[in-house]
Amino acid sequence: MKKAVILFWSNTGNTEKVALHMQKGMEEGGFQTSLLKVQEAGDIDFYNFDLVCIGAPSYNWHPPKPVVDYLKGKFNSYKKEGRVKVNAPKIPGKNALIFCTYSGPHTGIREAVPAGKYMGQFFEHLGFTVVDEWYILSEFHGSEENSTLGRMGNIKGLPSKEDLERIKESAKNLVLRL
Ligand SMILES: Cc1cc2nc3c(=O)[nH]c(=O)nc-3n(C[C@H](O)[C@H](O)[C@H](O)COP(=O)(O)O)c2cc1C
Repeated sequence: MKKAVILFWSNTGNTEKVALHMQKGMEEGGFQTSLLKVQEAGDIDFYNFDLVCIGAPSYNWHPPKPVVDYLKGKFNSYKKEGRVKVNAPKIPGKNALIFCTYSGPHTGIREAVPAGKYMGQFFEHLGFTVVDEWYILSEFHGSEENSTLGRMGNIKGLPSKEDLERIKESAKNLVLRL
């Protein structure tokens, strides 16, 4: 059975909801999945999985510090083991999926794309193929202004039930083709 790990960091629950629906979809698609908070991921080996998913909110168009620290730590230990190679040759069957929730008050999705690209680069350097990046518009919990008056308009209640259902279906379809 193919295996996926879904790593995520979430402070107000948006990214966690997305991660949970991804897991449901991937299980429906026949993958064995583990869902882990970044802070509880410990020493998992990315190379033990066919698909590594990592998700985080955008904080000032970056991943939050605990996510950056985690990825840097993993990267440095793989580097010491000689697994980071010039040219970053792709390792067949090793895939990564990046997901990032954001509220886009100022510049829309461009608030999130740099965070997603940044996370993806770690996997590219480790020889993984980044199969996709998902950006999910989400309520800015705790900020009425950012949830109603920003560039994306009223984003309260997002991701919606329908958004989460779509995420589940997309996750299922993604693993079915891996
Ligand atoms: C400190 C902080 C900084 C944020 N910076 C941004 C940002 O630069 N751009 C953006 O679109 N959303 C920003 N947000 C909104 C979050 O990315 C968004 O609400 C996200 O879905 C929260 O995820 P979570 O519920 O999983 O913690 C920020 C939120 C916080 C708390």
